[in-house]
Order: sequence, then C-alpha cells, then structure tokens
Amino acid sequence: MEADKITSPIRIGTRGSRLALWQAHHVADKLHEAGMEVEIITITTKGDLVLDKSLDKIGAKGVFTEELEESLRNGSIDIAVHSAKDVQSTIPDDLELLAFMEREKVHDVVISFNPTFKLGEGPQIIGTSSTRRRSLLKRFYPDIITSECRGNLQTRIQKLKDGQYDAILLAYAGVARMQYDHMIAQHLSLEEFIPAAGQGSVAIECAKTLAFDKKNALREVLNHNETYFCLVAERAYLRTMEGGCSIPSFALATLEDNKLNLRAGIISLDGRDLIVEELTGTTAEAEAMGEQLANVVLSRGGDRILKQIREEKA
Ligand SMILES: NCc1[nH]cc(CCC(=O)O)c1CC(=O)O
Repeated sequence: MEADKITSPIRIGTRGSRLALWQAHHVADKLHEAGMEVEIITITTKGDLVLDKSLDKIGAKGVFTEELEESLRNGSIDIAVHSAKDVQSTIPDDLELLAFMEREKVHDVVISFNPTFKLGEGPQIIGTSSTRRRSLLKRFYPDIITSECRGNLQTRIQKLKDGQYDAILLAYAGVARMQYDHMIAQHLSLEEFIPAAGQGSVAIECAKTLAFDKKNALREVLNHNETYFCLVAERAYLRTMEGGCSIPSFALATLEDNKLNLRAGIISLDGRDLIVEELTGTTAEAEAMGEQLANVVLSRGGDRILKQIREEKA
C-alpha cells in the first residue's frame, strides 16, 4: 500500500508534556507531508503523574511508556511516539520499534538564569534527576552539590527560576525543541558527558499486528537510517548492561563514511570509578557491537560497578 492509499487517519499516541507533543506534531507533520491523514491522541503515563520521587525510586520499568503500550495493544492508537531515551532496552514481545527519527545534537547542556554561569566556579547546587549526570558531575566537579530535579522541562525550569538550584543539566535536544536555547550557559563536551543511549532521537513504536503495508509506509517516512543503526548499537549496549534509567551507563554511536563508532561505559554513583570503551565496525554489526562493547565494559570493571550500585540501592 502506498502512503496515498492509506485511507483512515494514522492515530498517533503521545504523552501530554510539551516536549512529547512537539515530538508527536513533528511526526504528524512528516506523515502529513507524505499525504497521510493523522490524529493525535494524548495519553497520561505514570511518569507524568508521580513527580515527587526520583525515577530510579519509582522502580517500575517504562514509567513513561506503559500506558501508551497498552493503547497500542488494544488498537486505540496505531503508533506511539517516545523520546528514544525513555524507551526500555527490551520492549514487550507483542510490540516493535518501527523507526528512529533523525537525531538532534546529542550533548547535554547547563541551563541557568545567570548567563555567565560555569560549572565548577565556586559552590554550586545543580538540579538533575539523572544518575548518569549526577555521577559525572561528581567526577568532573567534585565540589558541586546535586539536587533532585524531576518533572517536564517547564516544571524543571520553574524550579530553577524559584531559586532551588544555580543551574540544571538537560539534554540539548529537548532544550532546542522547546526553544530554551537562550538559557544555555554551557555546552558539555561529549568527551566527559557521554549521553544516555538514545538521547536526541524520537522512537516510533507499534503493535506487531499493525498491517504490514501500514508499517512499511510509516517506516519509509519516519525512519532515519543513520540514526537507526546508531540506536541499534546503543540500545544493544544498554540491554546487555542490564540498563534501565537507574544505572549511570551511557552510550553514543556515530556513523561516518559507513563506519559505525560506539563509545560507551558506566560510572560509579560517587563518580570515582569510570569505565569508557570504544569499538568501530560496520552498520551490519550494530547490534553485535553493542553487545560486545557491553561485555568488554563489564569485564573491565563494569560488573564490579553494577554490583556496587545494586548493593547501595538494596
Ligand atoms: N528522561 C526525560 C527526557 N527524555 C528525553 C529528554 C530530552 C530530549 C531527548 O533526549 O530526546 C528528556 C529530558 C532531558 O534529559 O533533558
């Protein structure tokens, strides 16, 4: 079936945060350009409701995805749109990731109302809810005090405005998409702050039972091949590390001249123990590279860090 032969509107399921809606509209625009009718359906997830707990304490996997996945199963939506970073490393058997959209810049940024703010200059309180960012801050800026900062981007920026922190750390992608660029005080280097697997890309999920022709038409319009291979590698790494967002692991794949490069690692919660390894291969090896690199990281001390994190959390 060609795109122009799909007659009923594609029902796009999304969370209700402004960033989620931006992503859903981004998908809708692409499908529309390709001649498809679309409908956006907003669904509230547990991650949107429970704002007083750190993500690693809510515990359940897929706090931002569960309700959307239920809607895919019962057929009330055709596709679910997620920040790729928020999608569990293993998705349920009856669902599949249909596409990864072209990535935005992948790095983290410092957001502050003080335009001359720089990390590490004097005593500072930094808001972040990510164990990865917290651990990396402790390593590279040992004098910094980190403080929980959850909620959607608007909520976090409001907390910053209220004076709860001197600055907060966010992914550039969300900041750019919400047009908060003017509040960026510092761009963090990819050498030190390796992003979380999937950061900056939008993932499209569907039920395996979605009509074959519909899947093909959607994939054709929404998938970005280069991004796809990078995310396959990063997500294979995450899965093999037994990731989940509570583990401070990170992975960044890049593709240049048909060579896939994967840099990934893990850091202890106190920031003292950092392991970063790197691998180069072909796009056909993306999945295997992720698995292999995870095993290298595990064998070079990653298993020790994971064990220590599990003990600290227990
Ligand atoms: N877990 C929250 C989340 N999921 C995706 C993004 C940012 C945009 C992206 O990486 O696609 C964010 C916020 C952040 O980390 O700043």
